[in-house]
Amino acid sequence: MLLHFYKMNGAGNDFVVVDNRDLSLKLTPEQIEFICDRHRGVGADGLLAVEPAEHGADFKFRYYNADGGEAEMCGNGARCFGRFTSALMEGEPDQVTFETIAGTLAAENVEENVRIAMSDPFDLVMDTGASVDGLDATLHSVNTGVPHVVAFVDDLAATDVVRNGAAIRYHERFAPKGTNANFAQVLDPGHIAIRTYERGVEDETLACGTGMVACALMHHLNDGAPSPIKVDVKGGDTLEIGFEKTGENSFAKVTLTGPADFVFEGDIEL
Ligand SMILES: N[C@H](CCC[C@H](N)C(=O)O)C(=O)O
Repeated sequence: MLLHFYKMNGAGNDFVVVDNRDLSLKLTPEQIEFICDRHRGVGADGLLAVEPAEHGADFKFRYYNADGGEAEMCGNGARCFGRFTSALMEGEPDQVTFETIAGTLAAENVEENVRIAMSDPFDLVMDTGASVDGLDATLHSVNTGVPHVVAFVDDLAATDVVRNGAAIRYHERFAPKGTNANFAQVLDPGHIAIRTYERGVEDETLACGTGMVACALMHHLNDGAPSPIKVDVKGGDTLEIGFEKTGENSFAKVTLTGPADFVFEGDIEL
């Protein structure tokens, strides 16, 4: 079977996008893993599928990690999805809505960037009590559409993200679903740098949108930094996180703003 795909890049987090509005595609986890394989397939951190909406939004958003497993949400993927689906619509509207497992989201084209109105974070824990040998940091956790752990470190460049990230991702405290693992360094009040080990990629990625949100919210709770917070990512981009505080450890109106670029399109034999 020949599959037509589009390749997109969200701040270095890269995705294969397929238009499945007619629901003719029934990709298996093995096929998705092959498509995302950087040596044998197209190569990507994950796959986005456009499907018809079921509850009144413009589209339905499906996200699959590079290992072929479906995840609830993907922040960088949501920006790319918004950019891609806007181009599918009559008049290329600046706003698009789509249903995800984590809730119905809105994407808005903002000059060269895309802003996502994220689902409300939940299950926020300032100190999980978990620890990793050799990592001197408190492990915070929050679900920003997918589960995240956040550890603040003094030297991000010197942090072994793969070793420590895998230890957190597979830690019994976060079993059975596991978690993404983020390491953050405060550069200035309201400006952090982060690196992320992603569940389902099982490696460090160049950016993680839901991870940026998790780190920004923890920076606010730790240091009082007001909205918006700037986040530098491994791939070199700086993105912006907005939020409103609704309680001691609760937030709403969370936004993620950053790039979402079309790279190329092609066909792959499955
Ligand atoms: N790997 C994540 C999903 C993608 C998250 C990330 N790519 C983002 O931009 O939010 C998980 O399995 O929870």
